[in-house]
Amino acid sequence: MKAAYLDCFSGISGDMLLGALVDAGLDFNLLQRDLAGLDLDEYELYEQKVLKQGIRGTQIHVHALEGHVHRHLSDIQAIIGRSALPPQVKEKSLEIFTRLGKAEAKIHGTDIEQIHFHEVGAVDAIVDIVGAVIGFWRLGIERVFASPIHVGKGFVKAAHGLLPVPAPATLELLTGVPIYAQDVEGELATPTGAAIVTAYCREFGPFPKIRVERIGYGAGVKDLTIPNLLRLTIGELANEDKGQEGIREGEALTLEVNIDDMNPECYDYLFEKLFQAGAMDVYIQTIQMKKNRPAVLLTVQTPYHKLEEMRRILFQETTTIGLRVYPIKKYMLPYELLTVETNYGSAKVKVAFMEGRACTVSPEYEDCRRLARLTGEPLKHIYEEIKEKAKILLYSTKYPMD
Ligand SMILES: O=C([S-])c1cc(C(=O)S)c[n+]([C@@H]2O[C@H](COP(=O)(O)O)[C@@H](O)[C@H]2O)c1
Ligand code: NI
Repeated sequence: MKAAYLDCFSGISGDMLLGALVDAGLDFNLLQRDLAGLDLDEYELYEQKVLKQGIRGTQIHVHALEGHVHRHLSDIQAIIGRSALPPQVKEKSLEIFTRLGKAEAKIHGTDIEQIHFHEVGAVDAIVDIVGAVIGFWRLGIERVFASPIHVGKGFVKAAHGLLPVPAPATLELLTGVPIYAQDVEGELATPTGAAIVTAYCREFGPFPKIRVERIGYGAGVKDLTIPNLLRLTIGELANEDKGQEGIREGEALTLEVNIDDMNPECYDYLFEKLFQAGAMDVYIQTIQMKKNRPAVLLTVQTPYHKLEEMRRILFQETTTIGLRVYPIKKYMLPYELLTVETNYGSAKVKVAFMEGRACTVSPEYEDCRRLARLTGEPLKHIYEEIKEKAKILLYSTKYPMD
């Protein structure tokens, strides 16, 4: 599972997060193209490489051309709702705006629909929030961790006058989150940054066990006595951090095409390309189409961020001229790959867990085949032997079989 760790040693704001995502490999042009789906043309977006205490980072500037516009939550819901963004990006962006609105409403002692969002309703907050959601989606990040958050201290100038740091809405949003202040004067964590990080992250602490793949530094505007950067680390989460406590929920897409005129020899290559590009599953079923034509129903399961690639492969490598896409919800048991020693040789076994107990043990087919070829034993005997050895191994661990 792809995970991200946000190192908030200098706080977090919407533009710092956007900068960190771009610095970690989010394609800036693609981000601009995705944001163009918003039907908001009163802004310009710039990317700039800057140095903060000798560390190079990416600063994103949202230059508003619209002046100071007050928007209500319903205005923002309409902008995001009618946009050309994918449904999960819309949903997460709206969740973040609602959290922000609720926090502001509580601070001002008013109703969420009375809040006209002030600074946070301005175009830069929309770009920061929707841009960050696009970034996590495009980079395929499924789980987010963060450090305790350095919030800064002192006072900050806002529309109504001076506000204590952390700003009231920031502090409200960070309820339940470990925060701290040191000697650094100024506002390090903003309401937008706090709303985004708390919408994605439940775990605030040291680095989780991840295999580091990409690192990004997002720069803040001010020069501070510490590097004004948000550090984003992206990597594959190690097995034990997947958690053996229960069932994970996930979202994915199912792509379907009906094909009645393709050389069957091409399917093998098609499967290979789809799996190589990151498909989670690919399968075909025979169907009977109109005019009694025998045909094939090809199904591809893919993470959201791989949609464009899958679509391109399907149009390029099959004879179809159309495809169907459905969002799906997935429930997945956490699992581990164990290695067991048998009389025939060593083999891997996939063990799935539920409520702290091993509930399914599946020997890896490739290993069973290898051992069957090597020893001449029937594959089914090898399969059973591996399963038995895995059960014995599990009895001696804290995760016994049911
Ligand atoms: O103008 C208002 S009402 C206002 C309220 C608050 C509260 O915390 S309440 C905070 N602010 C400040 O606005 C800027 C912009 O924040 P972004 O999250 O959009 O970057 C920031 O300095 C807040 O502290 C304004
Ligand atoms: Ni206000």
